[in-house]
Amino acid sequence: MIEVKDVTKIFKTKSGQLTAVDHVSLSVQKGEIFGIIGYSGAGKSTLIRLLNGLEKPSSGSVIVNGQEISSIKGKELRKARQKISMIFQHFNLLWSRTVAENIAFPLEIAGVPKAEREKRVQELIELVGLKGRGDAYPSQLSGGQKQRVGIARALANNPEVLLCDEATSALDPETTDSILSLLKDINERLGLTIVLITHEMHVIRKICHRVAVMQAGRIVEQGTVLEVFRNPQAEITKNFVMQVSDFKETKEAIEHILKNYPTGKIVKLTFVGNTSEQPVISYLIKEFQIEVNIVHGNISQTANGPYGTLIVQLVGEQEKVQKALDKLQTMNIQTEVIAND
Ligand SMILES: Nc1ncnc2c1ncn2[C@@H]1O[C@H](COP(=O)(O)OP(=O)(O)OP(=O)(O)O)[C@@H](O)[C@H]1O
Repeated sequence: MIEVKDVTKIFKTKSGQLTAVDHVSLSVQKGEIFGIIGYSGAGKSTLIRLLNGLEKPSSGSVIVNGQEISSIKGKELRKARQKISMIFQHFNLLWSRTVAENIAFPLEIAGVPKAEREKRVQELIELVGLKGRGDAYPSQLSGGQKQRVGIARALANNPEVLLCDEATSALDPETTDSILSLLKDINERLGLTIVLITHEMHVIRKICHRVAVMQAGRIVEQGTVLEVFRNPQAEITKNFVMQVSDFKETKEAIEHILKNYPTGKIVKLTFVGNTSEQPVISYLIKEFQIEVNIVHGNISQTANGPYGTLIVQLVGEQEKVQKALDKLQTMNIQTEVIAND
C-alpha cells in the first residue's frame, strides 16, 4: 500500500543544510496500523508529510496506492490526497463551523451534492460516537470529542490511508485510550491503512501491528510490535520499551531482593503469545526442585498478542538452576540473568 524507497529530505536553512530524513525505506501493507516512534526532531513529521506529498523528497520515491506521490503535482496530487487523509495533534478544526459543518467541509470541496453530504455527515457522526453533537461548535467540545470530529472529517471521502500526526499527544491518558480504541475499531471495520507518528510507546503497544524507530532522520529498527518489545536492539528502542515497563519499580524491587536474599540468580523471563499463559513457575518448582521467588511481573497486550516479563529469583543447586534455565529456552521463553550470587 505504501512504499518509501531510499528517501532523503534535505532542508536548506540559514545555517546550512539540514537532513531531516536520511535514506529511509519502509513498506506498509494494506489494512495495517504502522507506527513511527522517535523523539522530537527525529524527522517523523517530515516523513509523514512526505507520504501525502506535502513535502517532496530530495531523493528517493514515495508510492501510495500504486501512485508515485513524490512525482505528481497540481490537480493530480490534490485528487490523490483525497485518499490520504490526516489527523493532527491540535485537531485543526474550523472554529466558526459546527461539528457537522466541519465534517461536511471535505465533501463540499469534493463537490458532493447537499443531500448526499448530509447523509454521509450523519453516518460519520455516528461512526465516531458524536451522535447529538452535530450542531455544537468545537469550543464546546472536550479534547477527545474534537479529535473525534477530526477523525470523522478525515474519513469523509473514504480514504485508503489515514495519517495520524501525534493525534493523541494533547489528550489525557483516558481520552488517549478511547481515541486509540476508535482508530483500531475503524481500522478493523473499514480495513483502513493507518500510519501514525508518536513519541509514546504506549500508543505503539496499544494499536500498532508494526513499528519503525526513528533517530536523527534514520530508521534504526523496525519490526512487529511484539518482536520489538521482546527484543529491542537499539539503545533508543530500549528506552522507549522502558517507558511502558515500570522499570524504576523493577530496579528498586531487584535491589530490595538482593539485599534480603543475597543468594541465587535474578532472572528476567520474557514471554510472548501463548507462552505467557503457561504455568511456568509451578513447573520449575516441581520439575527441578528449586525455589522460585517472584520479584516483578507484567503482562501487556499488543496488537500482535500478549507479551509479558517476569523477574524471578531462582535459588537451588547450581546445576538444577542451570537446567531450569535451559528448559525455559526450549519453551520459547527468553531468559536474561540480571544478577548472580
Ligand atoms: N520546513 C523546514 N525547514 C527547515 N528545517 C525543517 C523544516 N521542517 C523540519 N525541519 C527540521 O528537520 C528536523 C526534523 O523535524 P521534524 O519536525 O520532522 O521532526 P519530528 O520528529 O516530527 O519532531 P517534532 O515532534 O518536534 O516535530 C528538525 O531539525 C527540524 O528543525
